[in-house]
Amino acid sequence: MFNLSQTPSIANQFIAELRDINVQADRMRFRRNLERLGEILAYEVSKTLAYTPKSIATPLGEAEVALSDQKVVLATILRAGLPMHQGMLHYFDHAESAFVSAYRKHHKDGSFDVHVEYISCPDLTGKTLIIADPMLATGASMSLAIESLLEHGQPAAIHVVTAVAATAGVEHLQRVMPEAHLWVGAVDEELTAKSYIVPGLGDAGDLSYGEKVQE
Ligand SMILES: O=P(O)(O)OC[C@H]1O[C@H](OP(=O)(O)OP(=O)(O)O)[C@H](O)[C@@H]1O
Ligand SMILES: O=c1cc[nH]c(=O)[nH]1
Ligand SMILES: [Mg+2]
Repeated sequence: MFNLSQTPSIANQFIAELRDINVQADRMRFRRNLERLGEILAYEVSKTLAYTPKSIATPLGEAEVALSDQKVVLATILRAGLPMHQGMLHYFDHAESAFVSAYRKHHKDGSFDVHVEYISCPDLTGKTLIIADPMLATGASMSLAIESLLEHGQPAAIHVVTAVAATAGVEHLQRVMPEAHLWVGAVDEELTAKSYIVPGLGDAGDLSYGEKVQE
């Protein structure tokens, strides 16, 4: 697992602002900070792709540059995943995109099930699949989303990118999807009884787009 916070960098500022109760209510800044983490983690994941030397014609000669031909599919989970997905698209600008709706359906007793009702996905065969979602709490949404995506072909590699992961979510994903590479902004130890990450940052979907009416 790659943990961005293990090496202090400007990314810590973005993660701090996402978490900070006095800053996170600024919805545009919250989405932009998720986008920025998407950009940074896209760059980190890009180091794992295969590169071959290519000759580039400049006005004054030929420059040799190592470039990647690897086909990338950027997937995300609606709705909180959209800003990180956009950040990743800023770097993988030729990538195809896949969208999955995995959401928590809450019951009156406080429990919830995760439902996948919508998926839009290109053929994944032989491609690099990078799936972004800011929160990996129990890991149920991510593992269900990946299961649904894998019905569209076997990718060459799977990368899971998240801003804040709970230890429980990391362990769940490593157990059910050991082939997936995990890239996180930070790891927190605890989950509440309602499976929110502690200290975490709250509800990433609501902070990005506003509170939704519980169905
Ligand atoms: O690891 P888990 O326990 O499954 O929780 C993580 C999920 O919860 C959030 O989405 P949410 O269900 O709140 O939907 P939203 O994007 O519409 O807010 C988050 O974006 C993940 O998809
Ligand atoms: O802490 C959490 C857990 C799940 N989803 C969120 O948005 N936040
Ligand atoms: Mg939410």
